Amino acid sequence: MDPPPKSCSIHTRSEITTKYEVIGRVGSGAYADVYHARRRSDGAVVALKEVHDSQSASREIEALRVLKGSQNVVVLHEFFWREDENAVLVLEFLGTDLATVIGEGGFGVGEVKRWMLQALSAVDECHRNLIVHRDLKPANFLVSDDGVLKLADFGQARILVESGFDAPQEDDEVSNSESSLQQHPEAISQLRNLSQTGYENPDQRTVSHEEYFRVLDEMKTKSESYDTDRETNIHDGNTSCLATCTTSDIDDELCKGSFTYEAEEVGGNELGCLTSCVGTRWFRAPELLYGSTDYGLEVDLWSLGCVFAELLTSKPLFPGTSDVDQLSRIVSVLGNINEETWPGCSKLPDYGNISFLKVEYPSDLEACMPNRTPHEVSLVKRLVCYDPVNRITAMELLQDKYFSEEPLPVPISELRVPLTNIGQDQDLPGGHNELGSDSDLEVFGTLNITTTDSDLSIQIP
Ligand SMILES: Nc1ncnc2c1ncn2[C@@H]1O[C@H](COP(=O)(O)OP(=O)(O)OP(=O)(O)O)[C@@H](O)[C@H]1O
Repeated sequence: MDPPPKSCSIHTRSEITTKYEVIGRVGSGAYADVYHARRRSDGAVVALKEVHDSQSASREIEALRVLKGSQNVVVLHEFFWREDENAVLVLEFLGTDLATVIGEGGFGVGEVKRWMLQALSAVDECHRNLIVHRDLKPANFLVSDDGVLKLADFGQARILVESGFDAPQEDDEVSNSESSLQQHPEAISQLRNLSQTGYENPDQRTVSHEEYFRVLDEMKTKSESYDTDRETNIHDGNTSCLATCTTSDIDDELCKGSFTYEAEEVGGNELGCLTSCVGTRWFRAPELLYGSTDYGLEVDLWSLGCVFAELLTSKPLFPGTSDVDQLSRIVSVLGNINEETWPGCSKLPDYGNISFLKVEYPSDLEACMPNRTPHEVSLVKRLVCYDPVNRITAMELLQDKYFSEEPLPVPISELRVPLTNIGQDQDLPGGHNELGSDSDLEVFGTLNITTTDSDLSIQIP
């Protein structure tokens, strides 16, 4: 895959700099550079996300427009996107993320519960709108200074039904006025109704796991666009995910023999299937690791289980060093993957290519979370399980008595959030480069960025 093109156009695009004062860069990901900025009209602090990949930008914009108004999803204020330019998303600014919060460690149970509830609510919002995020991990749950958690980084997200997404046209400069979305109304309203029933009647809930997935299955069948995405403008692109592994890649004796694991991205051909090469490895569901291109919202539920485990232990649950090592770690804890433990697994594209020595005594999730209660471990188990249909939904988990029994979740205002000075002070020349970046800007070293109301200059030492 070619490296994504980079530019520093954000500093020179007058449509942006007349409205926003760029203060410094706060971070970079595979496809984006994110800057801290201030809206000139009212001084509001925002994040400007310059996305170097148009597919990733389309996905993020579309998902955030659908999720507008969701309490635990980052707010997209507006975006700029002209032909031949990178998309620049104007997002609400959040000073830290759950990975940093977890790094501080030492939570009480009430704090763990409040973080979990917020993460669940974010994922539930996505899933009720049939949006699969596909890259859930602690670093993508951003956190405001006052403890509100917001899911971000929707660059890999997909909407699993026809969305009617209108890609920006030539010469379009679009702000987020009214979305032209025409969602699949039937599916969305069915899921919303189910979900509301669940919220309103926690004790006599009529919504079962089976029912939720029955509706999803119906929609999968009904919607021609599901999985193959034939009708949308969004495709997985022609990237390829190729992992060639031999036993030398891993030092785990579970993995036998020498083999090649290839999970080809098929989005580049006309099939437009989902790609298995999504998400950050440690949080990647086993069906993805086995190359599935026919998966659903459940991949997020696996990732969520890994995030919960990390919240409970302050350690990553499966920190694999390669895709095969990742699977091998999972197998050593959960046991062998076969038709008995996961009906249908043998049909996964790479099932025959990757095999492990039989694990007689899997260590089980209890061993990974030694100081946690059986109830806490059971919650993780209900998410981190092989067969995707057995994974509990976010909606169901929100109703679990874990969250309504003592010790109760602490109020958001009592959550301890690591101090950040981003978003409060500032004129920080060069921004917060300690977060790491591969941006072209970095080759120039520290930048001195000077702005006035009408001008912006970048001095390269
Ligand atoms: N709204 C925001 N407020 C503050 N910081 C943000 C915001 N959005 C993103 N960031 C920071 O910018 C960095 C890169 O953002 P992001 O992860 O969204 O980019 P990406 O290229 O899509 O990432 P990835 O490589 O994980 O796909 C992250 O470190 C994140 O903490």
